[in-house]
Amino acid sequence: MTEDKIDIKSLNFTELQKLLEEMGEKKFRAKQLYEWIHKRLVLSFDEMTNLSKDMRKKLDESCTIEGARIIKKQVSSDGTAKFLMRLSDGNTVESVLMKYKHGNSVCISTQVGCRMGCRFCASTVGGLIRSLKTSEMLDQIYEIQRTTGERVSNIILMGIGEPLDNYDNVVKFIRMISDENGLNISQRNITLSTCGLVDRLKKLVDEKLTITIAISLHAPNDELRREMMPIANRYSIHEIIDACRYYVDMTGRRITFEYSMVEGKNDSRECAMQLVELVRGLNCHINLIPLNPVEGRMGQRSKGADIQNFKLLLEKNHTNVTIRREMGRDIDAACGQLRNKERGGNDDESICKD
Ligand SMILES: C[S@@+](CC[C@H](N)C(=O)[O-])C[C@H]1O[C@@H](n2cnc3c(N)ncnc32)[C@H](O)[C@@H]1O
Ligand code: SF4
Repeated sequence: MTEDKIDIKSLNFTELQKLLEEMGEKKFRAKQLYEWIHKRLVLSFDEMTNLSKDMRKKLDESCTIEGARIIKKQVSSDGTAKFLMRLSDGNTVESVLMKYKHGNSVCISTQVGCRMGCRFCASTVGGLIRSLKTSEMLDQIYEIQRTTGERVSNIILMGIGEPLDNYDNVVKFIRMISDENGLNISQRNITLSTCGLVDRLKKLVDEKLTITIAISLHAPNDELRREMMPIANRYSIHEIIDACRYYVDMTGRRITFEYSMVEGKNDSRECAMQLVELVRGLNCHINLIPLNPVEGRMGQRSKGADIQNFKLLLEKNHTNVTIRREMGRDIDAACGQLRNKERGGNDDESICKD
């Protein structure tokens, strides 16, 4: 993105009004401009035909509307499409379009890389390069909607990166994508997945958003979690569960726990029973995810029978549980794999070693 120009797509409605005032333009133009950018999804100021030529010229000189552009697309036999998006500085991220009967979901990235270092994850190979701007998150949705013609109704913040490590831009993204002057996607249809940054999680609850929170738990005790996720050295499972209780109490909404099943690691009967005890009394749902093994990263996927037995044990003990339906298994399924392939899979030492 051109550094000296204003990143106009990252400005919310109020900020856009202020910008126009500063440019000597009428405030009411903000609605027109916001709609061109966030509803009609145009790629240039030239296309904004109800704005004067003079105003378009001024905007073009001082602002940029650039964002993410699709450079590669993989389509699975089940219709799931994975996109490699190029950002204006040449970095790349991944986004995925999944088609369901109830509508289209898009999974977006929130950072270029990730510094959390989870041992099984492809997104953290190479560490964190940078966080995404609000415009770059919006543009993943806009670009998919624009190029496929499919209307997006659900958003999942579960692509490359840790959303709560890019807190301000992510919260702004959620508010802007649900703005009635833009795509107006209901916050109830947005899910944010986090490895569990407890302080940020509590702060997020206080934002009074109506999104769904998913916690990447993956282990029922601290010892095992520390083996799988370095962040577990900073926050204990009990601190996470306390933050989840706060979330449920404050919002009345159910929380989701993601549990990636790794053969011989976290798929035992004992783990299932510990998990039951951990979440007892909490309004929650557990999503069992068969691991997508990543070359050079930790673990193999649990056997189908072990996943079923784990699920049965949870059910018998009155715990809400499902096995996540796998979408796009025949393409580079684990998040971050496509990007790694593209960049040659270089490892980096800047990741979290807590
Ligand atoms: C890529 S992360 C992004 C969101 C956030 N950073 C988090 O960890 O929740 C999304 C989800 O994918 C899971 N995941 C990462 N690598 C995986 C793999 N190889 N197989 C299955 N799930 C994986 C994560 O644990 C997390 O639940
Ligand atoms: S699972 Fe999430 S937090 Fe962990 S390394 Fe991957 S993207 Fe980062």
